[in-house]
Order: sequence, then C-alpha cells, then structure tokens
Amino acid sequence: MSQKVLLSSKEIHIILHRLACQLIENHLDFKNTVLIGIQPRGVHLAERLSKILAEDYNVNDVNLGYLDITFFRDDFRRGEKPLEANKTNINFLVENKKVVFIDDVLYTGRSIRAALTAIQSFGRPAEIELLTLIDRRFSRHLPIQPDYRGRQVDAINQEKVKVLWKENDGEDVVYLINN
Ligand SMILES: O=P(O)(O)OC[C@H]1O[C@H](OP(=O)(O)OP(=O)(O)O)[C@H](O)[C@@H]1O
Ligand SMILES: O=c1cc[nH]c(=O)[nH]1
Repeated sequence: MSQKVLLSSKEIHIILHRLACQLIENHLDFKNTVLIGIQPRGVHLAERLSKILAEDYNVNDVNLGYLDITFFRDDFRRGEKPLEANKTNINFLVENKKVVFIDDVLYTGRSIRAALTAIQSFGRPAEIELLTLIDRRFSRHLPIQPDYRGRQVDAINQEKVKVLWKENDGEDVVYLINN
C-alpha cells in the first residue's frame, strides 16, 4: 500500500475558510438555509464549517442536521455484511428551506443520490445544493456535481481518497491511497 498527502492540515484550513465564505456569499444570514452533513464522514466537515461560520464570521445559530443514507442506497441489499446505520438528526423543518448537503468526498454520486431520496421524508426543500471537500474528477455514475468544492482530484479507480479529521482521527489530512 502507498499513500500520498493530497491536502495538508494548513491547506484544509484555508479551503474550509474559503468554503465558509462562499456559503455566506450565497446564503447571507442563513435564515432560510439548513446545513445537512451526510453520515458518517460528512458530519465532521459540516460541524467544522458551522464552527467557522460562528467563530470567524459571526454567523450563528445556523441549522445543522445529520442525514443517514444507509437504507436509501441502491446497493443496500447487495453487501455480505449486515448494515449498520448511523444517526439521522434533523430537528427542524426542511420544507421550503434551502438545503446544503455536505460530504467529504464526491465520487460516483450514488451517496448523494441516496441523500436526495432520504431527505424527502423531512419535507420539500426549496432547493438543494452540494458542498464537498474532495471532488473526484471523471468518476461519476450519475449527473451530480458539487456547487461548492474544496479540491478537484484525479484518481484512478483502484485508488481511494481518505479524509481524516483532527477530532475523529487525530489530524486533519487528505490522503490518496493506492492498495
Ligand atoms: O460518490 P460516492 O461513490 O457515493 O462516494 C462518496 C462517499 O464515499 C465515502 O463514504 P463511504 O466510505 O461510506 O463510502 P464508500 O465505502 O463507498 O467509500 C464518502 O464519505 C462519501 O460519502
Ligand atoms: O476515493 C473515495 C471514493 C469514495 N469514497 C471515498 O471516501 N473516497
């Protein structure tokens, strides 16, 4: 196995601040906007952005929820292992709200396709946008693209992009892993 650093902690810090500013540019006071972190790993990114919005840009009380997509995936009956769902926690209405899905990596687009179905149980949003830290180029199976992207990355199929977060994994770093 070999691994290469795609983004260092310093680069991640800069990108997160840029993404927060882009969100502010489009959503101003976030009155009609809700942020939804896709479980499991989009949640760390969503929490980070929410913290940056509050602490560095004085945008407080932004609605932040977590959405589990396990049973909405098109391959959920195909695996050999029993599935373990994560927690969905959305304690506000999404009806008529501008929803921003937040995930760490966009690859085939199938997770976001599942999220589009899963969110329907919570109402009919006015619109849905997608923010992703890593956008893997040329790998989409579905017509899904990010509205906000941290970094576009070229990776071949056998490679995997892994995003690690300080609070969960001990450090902020993005690796390209070749097994
Ligand atoms: O665009 P997609 O192809 O759906 O891939 C993106 C998803 O993959 C990762 O999750 P996870 O590690 O749970 O999924 P994986 O096992 O498919 O890599 C990542 O956190 C995204 O949610
Ligand atoms: O490279 C990839 C592809 C899917 N999911 C990831 O987390 N990384």
